[in-house]
Amino acid sequence: MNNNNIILIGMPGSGKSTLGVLLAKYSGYSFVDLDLIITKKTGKKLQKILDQDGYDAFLKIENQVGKELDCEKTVVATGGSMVLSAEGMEHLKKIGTVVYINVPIDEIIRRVTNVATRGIAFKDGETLNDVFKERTPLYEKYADVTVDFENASNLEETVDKIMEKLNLHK
Ligand SMILES: Nc1ncnc2c1ncn2[C@@H]1O[C@H](COP(=O)(O)OP(=O)(O)OP(=O)(O)O)[C@@H](O)[C@H]1O
Ligand SMILES: O=C(O)C1=C[C@@H](O)[C@@H](O)[C@H](O)C1
Ligand SMILES: [Mg+2]
Repeated sequence: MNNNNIILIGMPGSGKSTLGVLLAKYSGYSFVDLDLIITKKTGKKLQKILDQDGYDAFLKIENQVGKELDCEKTVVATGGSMVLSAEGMEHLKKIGTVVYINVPIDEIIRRVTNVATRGIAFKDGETLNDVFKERTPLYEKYADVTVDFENASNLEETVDKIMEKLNLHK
């Protein structure tokens, strides 16, 4: 049932939203950011959902948004915690090619300067390092394609690398 979608997964700060919109632009695809669907659906910022309703409630909403997504020829930027929802990921894998944007944790830490307000689904006391260790096996499990990035790089060159890997240069 692959609807010719590109599903971007990866750590917070790996570039799913930033690269995703450029990837859509250069490949003629549409673009959707699941975080924006969550905020629209709830009327709340991501961090507010986590603060007010809690971790489990956030993941439940994210799972539902992932399960309900209906699109084609679209680049989908998921939230960093999407891989924690098996049902949502099962559906996303059915409707598209899952691309893991693999960025080293030290680069993630350098980029993510708004840890407390970004809406990262931390369990009590967790750090970005803990999240990286917990999720990396899940990113690898769900990935159809993995694109490795060593550190900060030119956005266009990064998008070009993803397009090469997905054979989108036509
Ligand atoms: N290839 C790159 N090189 C350098 N900086 C980058 C690159 N990709 C993204 N960034 C920067 O990293 C930060 C996070 O990017 P972005 O918001 O796209 O991450 P994300 O994967 O969508 O995170 P989240 O899961 O939290 O939504 C932004 O400041 C962005 O400009
Ligand atoms: O990695 C995470 O747990 C998340 C990061 C946020 O930016 C959002 O993508 C979402 O709230 C979850
Ligand atoms: Mg994002």
